[in-house]
Amino acid sequence: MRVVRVALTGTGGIGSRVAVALLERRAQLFQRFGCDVRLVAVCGSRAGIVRDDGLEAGDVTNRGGWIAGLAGVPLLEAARPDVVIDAGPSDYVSGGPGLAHLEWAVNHGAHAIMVSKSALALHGARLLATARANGCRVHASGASSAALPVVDVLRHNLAGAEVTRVEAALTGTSSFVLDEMVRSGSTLAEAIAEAQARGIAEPDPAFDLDGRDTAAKLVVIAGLAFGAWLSLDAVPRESVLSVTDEQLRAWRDAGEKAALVGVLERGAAGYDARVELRGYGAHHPFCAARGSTKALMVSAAGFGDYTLVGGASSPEATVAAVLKDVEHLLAAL
Ligand SMILES: NC(=O)C1=CN([C@@H]2O[C@H](COP(=O)(O)OP(=O)(O)OC[C@H]3O[C@@H](n4cnc5c(N)ncnc54)[C@H](OP(=O)(O)O)[C@@H]3O)[C@@H](O)[C@H]2O)C=CC1
Ligand SMILES: N[C@@H](CC=O)C(=O)O
Repeated sequence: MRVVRVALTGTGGIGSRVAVALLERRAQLFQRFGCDVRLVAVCGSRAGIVRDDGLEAGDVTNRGGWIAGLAGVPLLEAARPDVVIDAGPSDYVSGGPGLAHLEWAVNHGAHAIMVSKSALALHGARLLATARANGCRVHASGASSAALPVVDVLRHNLAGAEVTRVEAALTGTSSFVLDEMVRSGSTLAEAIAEAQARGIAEPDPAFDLDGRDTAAKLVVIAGLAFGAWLSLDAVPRESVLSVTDEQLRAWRDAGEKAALVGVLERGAAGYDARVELRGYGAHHPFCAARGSTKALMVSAAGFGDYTLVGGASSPEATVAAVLKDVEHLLAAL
């Protein structure tokens, strides 16, 4: 029987849930794909654990058996996994710890599932070129919009189509905060606190609100779906943090849904990206999106226009998206 060895780097709010969910799905994966998907290593920032015959949920949730210093690349060297799942922090200056983890994977013939975004958003072109050269697959639902399957729709359902425009609400926290302020009259601080309590905000919620999270997701989406790796710094951004009381009142009075959306447009020279604040009237499909619910509109030559509303941000939804990536990966092995 084929054994598929999985290492998970980052065991915080998302990573620890991914580990437990993967272990719970082990029998189902065996039935569906005929292989033993074995979680052999997990780590946080400073310690980790490797076990060749497979970890159990208790090894992940109780760090008593973890070894100090066995984290990151040393953990991957010790575990030699077939698949690396990275759920560590995103850092848009250094690339985050996920950069070294993804580099290790694509240079050692391992497949990768990225939940953290910064490695791909900053260095996606180089990493994907190495992955291709070494026969490694890179999935990144968690890093691109989690439960809203944007890359899947663009890459698989619209395979070969000329996609001329993508407009999408990709950051659940900014949608949630705007909704709370416009529809419920919450203050910015109250709305942010609630998004944090729901486990959907980035450690610094300014990343969600000032458009950097949406811009990073746009870069990952354009790169994975179209092979167009845009410069993150060059994506113009509007910010929820600069919305005025007058603007909030105007959206409320007009009955509009406010959203921070990412737009990709195909021009003569390739794809352009931007992040902008928009109000959607009652008849626009995005107006139905409530709270952290995401939304996608795609225009593709020959196919026409599509709208998809759903995939609200939540830790559970992100975990479900990571397991979907696992299924896609196993189906292709
Ligand atoms: N929350 C959400 O809804 C979503 C989050 N994401 C992305 O998922 C990632 C994780 O989010 P979340 O779980 O909420 O974040 P947390 O802050 O809860 O967890 C981060 C984890 O990363 C670990 N870590 C930090 N540095 C390193 C390192 N050098 N090597 C290995 N592990 C490290 C931390 O370790 P330690 O435990 O030791 O501190 C911690 O376990 C982020 O990149 C985020 O952008 C993506 C989609 C949705
Ligand atoms: N902070 C993000 C979480 C995942 O990317 C969001 O609000 O959607």
